[in-house]
Amino acid sequence: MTRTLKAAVFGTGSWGTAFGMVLADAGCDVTLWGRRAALADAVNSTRTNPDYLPGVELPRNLRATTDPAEAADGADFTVLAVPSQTLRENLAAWAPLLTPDTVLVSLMKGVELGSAMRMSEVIEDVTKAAAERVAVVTGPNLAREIAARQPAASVVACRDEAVAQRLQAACHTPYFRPYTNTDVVGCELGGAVKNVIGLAVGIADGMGLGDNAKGSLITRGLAETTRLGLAMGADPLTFSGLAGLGDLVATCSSPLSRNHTFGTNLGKGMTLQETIAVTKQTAEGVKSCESVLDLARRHGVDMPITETVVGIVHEGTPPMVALKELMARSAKAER
Ligand SMILES: NC(=O)C1=CN([C@@H]2O[C@H](COP(=O)(O)OP(=O)(O)OC[C@H]3O[C@@H](n4cnc5c(N)ncnc54)[C@H](O)[C@@H]3O)[C@@H](O)[C@H]2O)C=CC1
Ligand SMILES: O=C(CO)COP(=O)(O)O
Repeated sequence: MTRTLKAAVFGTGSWGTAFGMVLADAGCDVTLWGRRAALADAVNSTRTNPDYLPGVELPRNLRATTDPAEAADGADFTVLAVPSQTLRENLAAWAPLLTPDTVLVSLMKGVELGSAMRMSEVIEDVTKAAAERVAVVTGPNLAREIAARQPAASVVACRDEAVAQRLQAACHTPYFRPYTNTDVVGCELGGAVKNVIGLAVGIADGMGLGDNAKGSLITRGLAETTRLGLAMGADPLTFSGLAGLGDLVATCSSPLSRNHTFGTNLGKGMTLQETIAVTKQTAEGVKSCESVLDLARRHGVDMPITETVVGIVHEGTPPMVALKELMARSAKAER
């Protein structure tokens, strides 16, 4: 008889909890770690996460704790689902507690400010784990839809295909269909940059621009993501897959996307501070637009949409001025 696999999920926000449900539904014993005792108690006593997934009944084989050692104990998979810019500091505290040989799994879609590292690189840097033991889950996976067990495909990326296959088996359910990929760089870039393009499309929606603008931003956004990916050694085909186009379409079409909604509020004329005040959850693109632009400059890649988003979000450029500048760029061939 095969042993029941154990998973630790660090982060009791919407995606940490929803992916914990997926793992539990697939048969794993899951322990969520969260900072707040009140939320961990609510998960254990009411079998719901009232703060992040109200109304969703959690599986019986999922529990929560505020003790990172208890969560980490014996975990076959250690899943990381905290905001990207907090990962390094949190993981440094958790690293001594981790089970040797556990597979470290990033759910995060961001790039670290300052170092411009992808999340798997931060994980390797902090834990000294080999890249073959670090995996990424990404794709069109809006947490609320997954928590409602609505169907979605996903990507499980790891340099070691066998490790990706183990994780794939551990999270495959009737409603969640993961595909493996060994292009970790491309998969992570797809996830991080789509948040920036999601902001751009949200801004356009908020300004009242039409579907032609949306289609143009999605397509040219994918073009600049692919350019960056090529410069960083990614497989260009990854960007036409779930981690690229798939996630971009879901994010840019859905009111459930925090990045899209954040952009819409900016496009409607809210200030950055007002928009931050009404945003209760992590919109990674707001910070990662700067680290993505940093990566682009380090690699000598032109990313005009990302640059425009940085201008609007961080430099106070009015959206209408930014739009005129983007449209007035020199004419060129599509490729
Ligand atoms: N929500 C979604 O639909 C999806 C989210 N993601 C990614 O997953 C990651 C996590 O996002 P969500 O769970 O949606 O965010 P969230 O905002 O719902 O939850 C974030 C969690 O991190 C905790 N947290 C905040 N600051 C912290 C700190 N300094 N130290 C420790 N914990 C802290 C919060 O208390 C909360 O439990 C992000 O990188 C996001 O891009 C990826 C796919 C889908
Ligand atoms: O990554 C996501 C869907 O795949 C969620 O997008 P937001 O972080 O914009 O909500």
